[in-house]
Amino acid sequence: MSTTQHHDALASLAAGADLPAAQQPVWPDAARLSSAVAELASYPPLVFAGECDVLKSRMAAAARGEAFVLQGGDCAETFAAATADNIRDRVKTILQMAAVLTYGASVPVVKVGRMAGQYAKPRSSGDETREGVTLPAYRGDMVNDFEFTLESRTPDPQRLVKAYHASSATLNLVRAFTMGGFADLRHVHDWNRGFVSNSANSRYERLAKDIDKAMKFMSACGADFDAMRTTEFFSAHEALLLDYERPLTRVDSRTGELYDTSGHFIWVGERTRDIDGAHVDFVSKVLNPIGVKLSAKAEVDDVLRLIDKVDPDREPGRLTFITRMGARTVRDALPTLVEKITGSGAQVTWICDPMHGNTFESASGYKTRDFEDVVEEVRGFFEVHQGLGTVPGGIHVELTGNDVTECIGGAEKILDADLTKRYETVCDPRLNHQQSLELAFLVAEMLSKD
Ligand SMILES: O=C[C@H](O)[C@H](O)COP(=O)(O)O
Ligand SMILES: C=C(OP(=O)(O)O)C(=O)O
Ligand SMILES: [Mn+2]
Repeated sequence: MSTTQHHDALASLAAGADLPAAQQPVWPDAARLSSAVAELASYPPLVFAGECDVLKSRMAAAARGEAFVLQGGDCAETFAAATADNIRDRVKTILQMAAVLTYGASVPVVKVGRMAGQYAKPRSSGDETREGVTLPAYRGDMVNDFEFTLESRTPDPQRLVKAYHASSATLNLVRAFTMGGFADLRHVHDWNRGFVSNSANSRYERLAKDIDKAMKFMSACGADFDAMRTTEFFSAHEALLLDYERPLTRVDSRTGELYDTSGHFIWVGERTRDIDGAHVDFVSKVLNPIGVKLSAKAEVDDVLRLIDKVDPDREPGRLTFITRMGARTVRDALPTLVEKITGSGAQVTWICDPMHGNTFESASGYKTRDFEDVVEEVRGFFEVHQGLGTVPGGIHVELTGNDVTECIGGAEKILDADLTKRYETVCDPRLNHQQSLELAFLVAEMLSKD
């Protein structure tokens, strides 16, 4: 790659810096911001461009129905919760879900953590008022602290650097777990057996027995289980804070092309997908696989323009639409969108986020979601795609490996009154370990019928 090529690639990125960017913090100190950005720019990439290309090929397979994508993790990661135990339990939950889904879908499951970079949040309101005191809203640990004091809520640019280090440590451990033997399919299968042995989960016993039989069959056929001790695992987050994403965008030495090396898959949220805004401009210039969230409000024409801008070459695996319409809306709003976009000749991967269209405030005042709604939106998503002959390519879920009480329902029958027991999220309510596995079993049933 020539110096001119390198220079041109970076210049094209800088050209977008003046575009309007929604949902950015107001940093109080420009000099401290510049020094944090320069520090980030000096650090090594977190992921390698070649890995992003591999994930793109996996996303392309999912668009064709030859793979199924599972994206999951916290709504908002926090520095304090980036501990070995938490990371292990989240990875374990995703691996357990993936094993069940692999059986249901009869295709490989592409495992993607909403991890190692999910530190910035868009908010409905720029500030928050408690008992007459108004302070800046919490925007993720990359920006400010959740504690409700002026000092904590004031954006601090050094947090961008901390987010890099927390992401680096998280990704390092995720790579160690998934490549070092923790992900061994035999362990994962044993964990899932433990899950169904709990009497609350007897509803899933049949499917679990079928999986058990399949494992025994594989073993009898001489399957090489030692080859299944490791697994591919990718990282993803919302590319929200451009002061973090831009300095981590690098020129790939192999090709001279730009990649955002903060994560393998990055997405643009429902609140920042303005076609003329800085976020869409940014993702259109990097070669990672890209996601865009779409609510029921998405207009077909806007979405078609988005495709032209982000995926002008109609490259398989490049663009994923993550639809989050709501359990009661998905059957009405999704068909036209999928039909028109498929009719335009675009080849995108469709993923269902059954969380963000189903949030409500409980009577006791907690932001929550009902497990039934989550399942119902996935069911609607499958029905719509089945009706149109298109491919439901995966699910995108806010979850944790911990036994929190943030979403109501599920086999443990979490009630509004239980939310107060272990409500630990700093943003949106997550499925706990048990609810996540239940969802996997239910989606596996839907997939096997599909
Ligand atoms: O995670 C998504 C958004 O950040 C979140 O739903 C916005 O929540 P808010 O309405 O509490 O700001
Ligand atoms: C902010 C999020 O989603 P959306 O953009 O779909 O609201 C999110 O995924 O946490
Ligand atoms: Mn969220």
